[in-house]
Formats: sequence, C-alpha cells, structure tokens
Amino acid sequence: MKTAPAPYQPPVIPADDATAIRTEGLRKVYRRGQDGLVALEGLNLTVGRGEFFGLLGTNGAGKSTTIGMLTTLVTPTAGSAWVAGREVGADPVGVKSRIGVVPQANTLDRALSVRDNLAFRGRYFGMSASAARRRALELLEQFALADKAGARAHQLSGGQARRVMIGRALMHLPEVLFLDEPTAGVDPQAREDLWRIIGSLHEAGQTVVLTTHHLDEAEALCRRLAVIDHGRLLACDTPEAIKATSGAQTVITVRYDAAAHAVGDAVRRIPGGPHDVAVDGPTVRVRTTRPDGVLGHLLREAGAAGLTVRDAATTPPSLQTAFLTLTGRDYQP
Ligand SMILES: Nc1ncnc2c1ncn2[C@@H]1O[C@H](COP(=O)(O)OP(=O)(O)OP(=O)(O)O)[C@@H](O)[C@H]1O
Repeated sequence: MKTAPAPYQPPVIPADDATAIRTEGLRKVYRRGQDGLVALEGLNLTVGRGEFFGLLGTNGAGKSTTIGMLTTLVTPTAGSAWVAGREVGADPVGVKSRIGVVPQANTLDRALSVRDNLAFRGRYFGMSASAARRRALELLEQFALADKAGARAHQLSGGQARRVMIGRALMHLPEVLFLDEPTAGVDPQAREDLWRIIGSLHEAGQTVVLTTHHLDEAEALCRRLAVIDHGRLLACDTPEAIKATSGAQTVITVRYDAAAHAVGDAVRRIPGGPHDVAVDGPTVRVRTTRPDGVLGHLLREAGAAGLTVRDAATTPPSLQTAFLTLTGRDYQP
C-alpha cells in the first residue's frame, strides 16, 4: 500500500523572533515583449516586530512591487522573503492569514454596508457571525466611523473609505499591516485623520509597513525608511540618520550690515575650513557636510572685519536634499 507523503513543513522563524519581515536578494523582472523591466533589484531588508517602516520612492521606484511580493500577490523572479514567521513562496496561505493589506485602489464592496464589508472579512478568516459583527463595530468606533456602519460603501468620502479599508484589513488581528500609499488622493484634513489613526495603531504595537512618495509623510510617520529608486535600495535607516549620512549639505547663512567679501575671503582661508563659500553683498552662504564650528568662524571674522551680524540661519539637510544627494536628481513624486 502506498503511504501518503509527509506534508511539507515550510521553514518557520521562531515565534519569539524580533523580525517581522526579512528579504534576501528579492528581485522582480516584468516581461515586456522580448525585454524585461527590472522593477526591483536584489532587495535585502529586515523589519522588526512593532516597527513602523516606510518604503519611500518616486512613481515607478518599485514600492508596490515590493509590497506585492511581500503580500503574495506578485511572484518574485529571484530571492526570498519571510513575513510574520512564514516564507512567502513556501507558505503563501500562512502569510495571508497573518497580514492585513490596504491597496491603493478602493476595493470595498459597493453593494454592502460598511459594517458588512468588515464583518464578511472576519467570516472569511473563520470568525463566528457574532464575533465578526462585534469586532467590525469595535473597529468602526475606533476609527470614528460608527455613524457610517449602515451606510453603503459608495456613500463614503475618499478618506472615510480609506479608514474603512484599514479597519477591514485589521479584522483578523494581522501581525503585519501593509499600507500602499494610504493617503493618495485624499484631502489634507482626511490625510491628518489617517496619519493620526495609523500612528495610534503603531503606538498600540502594530507592525506597519507603508509605501509613500510623500517625503513629509515618510518623515512624520516612519521610524525607519528604505529609500528606493529605480528598483534599487539607496538607503535604509531612520529619517534623521539618512539625512545625516546621505552626504547632503548643511547651509549656513549670515547677513551682515555691509558688504561681507572680507568675511568670505577669511573663511575660505581657514585651514580645513569650508570650501563652498558664496558672498552676495552683505550675505555669506556656506554649504558644507561638516557644519560644526562654521557659524563661529563667520561670527568671529565679522568682528575682525568690523561688521555687525544682522541675521544668521542654519538649514540642516532635509529628506529632500538627502534624496537629491542619494539619487543625483531632484525629488519628483
Ligand atoms: N504588472 C506589471 N507589468 C509590467 N511592468 C510593471 C508592472 N507593475 C509595475 N511595473 C513597472 O515596474 C516598475 C515599478 O513599479 P511599481 O508599481 O512597483 O512602482 P511604485 O514605486 O509603486 O510606483 P507608484 O508610486 O506609481 O505606485 C515601473 O516601471 C512599472 O511601470
């Protein structure tokens, strides 16, 4: 008699592991006729449990492709990924049951009420009808949508629909929540509401992975960022560390009470001092990656030249200038 083969056991990262996501050499090439388009080139990433992690890049950088591979919707061309302790290629069902995904497009069922959009998701994941209904109402309450429970999905504003989609993705208490451009196309007030809701989920311990092409959104929400451009990972760190280590320059500007060429010349002559010194009448502007002590020089040299300082400002690198330095081109979302 033939014995049934032992069921395949996909590799499992131990439950107490601090890692929510790990990728090794993740690569995606889309077929385009005879050619291939490399959408993602060998991505190596680790996201910790409870982290708020952002994928930042301009249109077409490869963010949605990355999310698609991590959420089992896009098949990698090469490489591996583990999400919530399961290998994506080996155990897609296990991954799906442990993640919540909010895509860019509105995928609510227009024929159903808001409450049923959530409750049906709970039923799909095996909740009893009463438990699903209870959890749906809890989530709607949490997202200030209790008064919309009986409304049809198509009666919602863009921001409300996005909140309902987040609620629906949370019905089965997923370990990792993926948000693909969660504030795309919503008005500024709705955007702030979404930021507050998403921020509070993270504070409650939810692991969140978000894609955005908004620099301010990435900076306001994400504790760590992967900067992706043309399918390549250019930097992966806290926003502060990316700004500090990108090689982007700090700009120090001092305005005096009279023409300041003497100050500019003196600062240029300081051994090891800043080289990029521009003088425009009474204003001296220094761009440097080593800003320590530069303002002190500009103030001291003013005294020596008999000038009085009217104004002084130091502008540290922004995420925008860091992006410009990393990619060699301006940020065009
Ligand atoms: N199904 C597909 N078939 C062919 N090419 C694709 C497909 N999906 C994405 N691409 C291409 O892969 C590249 C990366 O696209 P992706 O959608 O991952 O970028 P993105 O960073 O998410 O951009 P956006 O912010 O516009 O969503 C782009 O050049 C895109 O045109």
